[in-house]
Amino acid sequence: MNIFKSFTLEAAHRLPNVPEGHKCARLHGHSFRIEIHVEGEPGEHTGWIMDFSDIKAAFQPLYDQLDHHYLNEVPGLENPTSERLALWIWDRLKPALPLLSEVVVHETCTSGCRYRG
Ligand SMILES: Nc1nc2c(c(=O)[nH]1)N=C([C@H](O)[C@H](O)COP(=O)(O)OP(=O)(O)OP(=O)(O)O)CN2
Ligand SMILES: [Zn+2]
Repeated sequence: MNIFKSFTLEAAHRLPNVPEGHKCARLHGHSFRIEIHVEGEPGEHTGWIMDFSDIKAAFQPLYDQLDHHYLNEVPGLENPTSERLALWIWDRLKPALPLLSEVVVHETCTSGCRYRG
């Protein structure tokens, strides 16, 4: 079974390695929506895999590094594509959240990345 918690964060970025004239080379911002998925079996007594608030607590330190920041200045996110952001979150969150099964980055309403490690 899979549970998830969604977060919205505001951040600016530009993509430094796109072809000349690409719109994403220019500084712009997104309301990124991040989904953190956890996989496991619900406990017999608790009825849950884990408390949603524990997912939130595990993600909070990363959220604080991303929300209202210029992503290109965050160490490890010099080229902040959706793919790089999903990886960045996975690498830093997995040690604190061993049941982590998927990170989904919605960069816009129509674009994003799904990473399962
Ligand atoms: N594979 C990737 N492609 C693109 C990324 C990315 O991270 N990975 N990022 C961008 C831009 O940052 C852009 O902000 C989002 O792209 P796009 O979906 O093209 O944005 P639009 O909202 O303008 O899309 P429309 O649906 O055409 O309006 C670009 N590519
Ligand atoms: Zn963008």
